Amino acid sequence: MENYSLLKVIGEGSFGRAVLVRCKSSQEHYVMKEVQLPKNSRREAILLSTMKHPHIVAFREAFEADDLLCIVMEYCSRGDLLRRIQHQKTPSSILKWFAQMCVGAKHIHDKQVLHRDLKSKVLKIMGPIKLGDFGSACILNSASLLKGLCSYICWDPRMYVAPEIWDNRPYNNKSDVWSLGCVLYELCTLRHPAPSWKSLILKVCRGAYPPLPSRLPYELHHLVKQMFKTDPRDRPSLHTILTSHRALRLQHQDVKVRLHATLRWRIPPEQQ
Ligand SMILES: Nc1ncnc2c1ncn2[C@@H]1O[C@H](COP(=O)(O)OP(=O)(O)OP(=O)(O)O)[C@@H](O)[C@H]1O
Repeated sequence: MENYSLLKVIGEGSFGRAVLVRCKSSQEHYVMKEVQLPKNSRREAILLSTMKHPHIVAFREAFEADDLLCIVMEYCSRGDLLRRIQHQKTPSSILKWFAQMCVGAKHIHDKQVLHRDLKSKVLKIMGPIKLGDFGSACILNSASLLKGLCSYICWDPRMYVAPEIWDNRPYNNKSDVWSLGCVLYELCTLRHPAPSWKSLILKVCRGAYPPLPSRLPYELHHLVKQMFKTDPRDRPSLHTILTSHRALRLQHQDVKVRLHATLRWRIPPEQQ
């Protein structure tokens, strides 16, 4: 704690507050999330520390002080997608942002982790989109069957939860795909697909949602339709989404090239 100067509280979450801090030695800004112990486990810090990716908020360190778990992470100075979603985007910028969030989420799925709380608020902006807030994430263990809202910790009023969870059926990485479908829908229409709980459960979760504006390209209509498949087995994985659409494929390749360049830069030449 003594390595950082506390600058201001930038928000309060259900598990504690988020504070903007400055590192005394480097003078760089970070966000320190203070999580009440033992209310929340150390899972968020552990999972975040294993994720190193250009589209995931970077972990710096975690430590315990005064019954609090302090998680220090990259400061995403441009806020979150929820705030930026107010303004209409062009189809190409929608696809660009969407590809970035899919690339970040695919990285965590490749590590057998489910985010379980994907929504426009956890998508931070730092130039590129970065996935944050791993407080509800869990490891997808093939031996265990994840099922129902009780084990699905997230309970978000903006309703990004997939139909299989409402129906108390087993869920997996495809439930994160549904949530990202909701974010894509919001980017396209500037509103959530369901105006109320009733319409979410009786309509959207049964495959009926207000159509996207006809001026948007077929690609976006098709993506939303696929991601809102009510049976998770019919819903594409993030790998399929990123490889079967040209615009998304290009973004995916671009991230891989940048990631490779960063790694090459970090690894001493004699070890490359
Ligand atoms: N790395 C970050 N960079 C910039 N702002 C952040 C960062 N992490 C969190 N914030 C902001 O701090 C506030 C609190 O975030 P936090 O993750 O603690 O809770 P929350 O997402 O608001 O709520 P909950 O965890 O209950 O869903 C939010 O406004 C969030 O956008």
